[in-house]
Amino acid sequence: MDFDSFVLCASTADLGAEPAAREHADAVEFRMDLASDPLEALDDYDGELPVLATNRAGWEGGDGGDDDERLDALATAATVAPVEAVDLELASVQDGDGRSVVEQARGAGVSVVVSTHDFEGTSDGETMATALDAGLEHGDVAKLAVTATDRRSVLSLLALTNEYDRAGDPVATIAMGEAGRHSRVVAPLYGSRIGYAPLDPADATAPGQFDLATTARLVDELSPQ
Ligand SMILES: O=C1C[C@@](O)(C(=O)O)C[C@@H](O)[C@@H]1O
Repeated sequence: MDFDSFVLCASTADLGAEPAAREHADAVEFRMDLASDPLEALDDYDGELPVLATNRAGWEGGDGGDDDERLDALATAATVAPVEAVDLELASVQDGDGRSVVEQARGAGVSVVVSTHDFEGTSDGETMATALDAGLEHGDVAKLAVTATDRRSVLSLLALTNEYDRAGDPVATIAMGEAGRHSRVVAPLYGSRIGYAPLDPADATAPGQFDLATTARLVDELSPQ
């Protein structure tokens, strides 16, 4: 998967929802950790949109169980044809356990998104930059999702996003939560390369998401023609 420009992902635990996502999404983010038999679902997948596979750890806001099994399943997913990118937590890469997933993905020509989530707040610029730099060291895209409690934290995230984009470094940034909601459609203007949205707001995979059709419309309306 190519992240040269913004990629809007329909985030879902159900690959059967892909036809409904086609009109608005560029890819499907398959939340393996929220699905009941994710590898079987991937084998059966015959949709048109490419898949970004995420098997989010319990310790990073997801529902992935045993870490070895979680990472093994993600490595297997990287070998299944429709999977064109995998998402791996920076902490998994740094502690070494996720390295084999990166290698497997690279061997299969699959892109790697290295992500960091902060569900508590927004760190200072330097700390956020450290996470992005580390993500870029291992992945094709470094993703940082923070929790905004006020507009200022969103501004610092957007400013950082713009710096990386101007330097040609692909990052994806998101300010989760109510105060950061607008970042989901504004960050692409500052160079964020990936957005996430559920088809139905009831199936949101993170705080503050707009539904897919709304995200697509707002991103489209805001982007320079
Ligand atoms: O990491 C991310 C970003 C996200 O947390 C969001 O805030 O939209 C949604 C998750 O599904 C995805 O894996």
